[in-house]
Amino acid sequence: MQDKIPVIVITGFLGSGKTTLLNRLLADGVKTAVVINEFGATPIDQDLLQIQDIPMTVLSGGCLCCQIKGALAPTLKNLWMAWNKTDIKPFERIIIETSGVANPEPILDTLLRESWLSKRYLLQQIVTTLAIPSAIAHLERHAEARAQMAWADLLLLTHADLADAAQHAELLDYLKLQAPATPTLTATRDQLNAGTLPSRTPPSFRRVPSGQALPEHSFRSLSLYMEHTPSWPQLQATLQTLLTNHADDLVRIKGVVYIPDCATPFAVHGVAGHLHPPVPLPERPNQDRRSRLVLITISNPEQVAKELLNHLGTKRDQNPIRLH
Ligand SMILES: Nc1nc2c(ncn2[C@@H]2O[C@H](COP(=O)(O)OP(=O)(O)OP(=O)(O)O)[C@@H](O)[C@H]2O)c(=O)[nH]1
Repeated sequence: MQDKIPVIVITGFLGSGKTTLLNRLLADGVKTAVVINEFGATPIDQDLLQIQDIPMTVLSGGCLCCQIKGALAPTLKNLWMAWNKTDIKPFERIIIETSGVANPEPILDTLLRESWLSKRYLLQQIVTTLAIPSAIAHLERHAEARAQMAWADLLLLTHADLADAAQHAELLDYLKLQAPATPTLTATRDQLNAGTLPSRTPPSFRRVPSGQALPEHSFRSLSLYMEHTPSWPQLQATLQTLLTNHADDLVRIKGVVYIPDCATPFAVHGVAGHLHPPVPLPERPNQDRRSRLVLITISNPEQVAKELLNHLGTKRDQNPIRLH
């Protein structure tokens, strides 16, 4: 049997910095295949990766822990076939980014207990990202966030630049009680690089997952394609209004938007009531130039969808919205 292929799993609640970490890890030059799972039906994360010419599988429209659980094993089997076919290996490791509402346990169950996979893959590290300003609220409110914390080999505390010292200390105290054996590391977006993460050797002891899913998610998503994107001030005002009006319900906005008169697309992120400044993305040849937005709500996507269209001044048939 050849060496096993190392797998890193990045998990963490919506908007806590998983894709940011993935981008930083990819920059270390190790040939990597990436598996990205997105809860929304419209994939966004793949466009946010700075490196594109890598083996990339996007599994969207549900979570790998439940709705599309069955997709992980065939994906990993296909990747192994590609890896095993030639002497020059197309990649040396796999990084799986889970959706922000995934319970990692069924994913780990597939990796560790599916015997064909466990002979060929080595689960090297499970990193859970926690955004300091919102982590405690998410951990208290969502069982998925607690499961992500519970399965972590490393808790990576992000968004330190948006938190004050008291919030940081409060989260560290909270984690000392809730996950006392798990190391924590604080790193801002700009400090993150592959060397930031401590030891990549898997722990000598791993709990065996029971393979059980949590009760069904209460999260819903809506995806919007826009043929005609409004100006940035209008879109910004719309999204910020929705984040403010639905502070308890609208947990995530992300998108790739083509703002009028700008050649390149922009990444748009809204998390925990806060709309981040748009970030320019490289132009990708042959890309569909319609703007795409995904909004994740806890309970009421129909109302959010209605308000979104009202604010944008468009009708549903002009900008089709998909709810799931
Ligand atoms: N200020 C600040 N922003 C950050 C930091 N880390 C990530 N972000 C921003 O937070 C937003 C969400 O980050 P992502 O990496 O997309 O989060 P995610 O966990 O992949 O999001 P989902 O896939 O939707 O769950 C983006 O705008 C990031 O640029 C940080 O340390 N500081």
